[in-house]
Amino acid sequence: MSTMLSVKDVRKTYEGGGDALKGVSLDIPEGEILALLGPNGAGKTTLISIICGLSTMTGGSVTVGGHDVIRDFRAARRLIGLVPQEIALEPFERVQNTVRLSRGLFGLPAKDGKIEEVLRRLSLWDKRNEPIRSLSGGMKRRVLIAKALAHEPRVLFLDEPTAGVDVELRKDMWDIVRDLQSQGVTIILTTHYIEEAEAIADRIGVINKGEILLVEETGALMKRMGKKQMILELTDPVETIPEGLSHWSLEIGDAPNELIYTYDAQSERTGINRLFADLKTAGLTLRDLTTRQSSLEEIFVGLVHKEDAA
Ligand SMILES: Nc1ncnc2c1ncn2[C@@H]1O[C@H](COP(=O)(O)OP(=O)(O)OP(=O)(O)O)[C@@H](O)[C@H]1O
Repeated sequence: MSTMLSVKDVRKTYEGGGDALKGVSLDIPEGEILALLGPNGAGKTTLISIICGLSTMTGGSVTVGGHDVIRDFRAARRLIGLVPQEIALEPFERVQNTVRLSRGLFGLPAKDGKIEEVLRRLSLWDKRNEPIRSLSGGMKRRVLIAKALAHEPRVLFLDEPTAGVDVELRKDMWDIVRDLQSQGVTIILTTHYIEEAEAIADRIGVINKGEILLVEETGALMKRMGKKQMILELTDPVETIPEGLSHWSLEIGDAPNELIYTYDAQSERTGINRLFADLKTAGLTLRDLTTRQSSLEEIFVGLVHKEDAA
């Protein structure tokens, strides 16, 4: 698949501030959904602002659809739709007009069929003649997306699209994002909701203190970094780990008859039969067995903390 967005060694130093981006490089293929995860102040908004031409870079280069965002700003910007974090809409303007206006800003001819399609897709068609101020917060967020889609962009940036949005609307947003992807739109979203990244992103990028720590396919990341735990429920409680089991990474769980065995998700179940044999030799009897895999949240927290400690 061809590269839609290419970010090369982008640096940003704010005047009087520190380095917000310290040489970020990232290639995103056409039609991908990439989630950028990072704690507050990591540099997510700065990166998006630079790609969209709203902020200057101190160094590096960015191309969108092959167009350099500085030298060829108009062509690059024409391909981009941006859904900002903050709701900034004209309260007295009507829904359909505000979306139409956004298309006009790109110098494109009015295309009411397209505007209708966008409004219908976002369940805003019935509200098209209502003033923005009469809409709920969730509906306003939909209007922001409609505005960003009015000029038929090929790359869509969503900066915290579901912050403060209820669960139902969040799921709806995910459907909209997937739908856009099926039309070949490339999507980059920033989020604080790790389960959101896990649910919809093809790849996850983790950014911290202006540096990309990793960019990896979601499933592979979970598999590579995830730990699995096996909870061994015993018929009788134990006070300490028996001598014959000390070479296994076992801990006593919340209940005294629970042993927790932690192993790499990658290594599958190698050695587990031996563990069972050793349990038996130590005189322990199993009553039940459950497994759990660490969440992306645990992986993320581990990554960012490791980096902070370094
Ligand atoms: N206009 C500015 N002037 C000076 N420093 C800034 C400016 N904008 C952002 N910064 C600093 O740059 C760094 C990155 O900020 P940025 O807003 O890009 O982070 P973020 O990852 O989007 O955070 P959040 O998740 O809180 O939105 C932070 O240290 C921030 O304080």
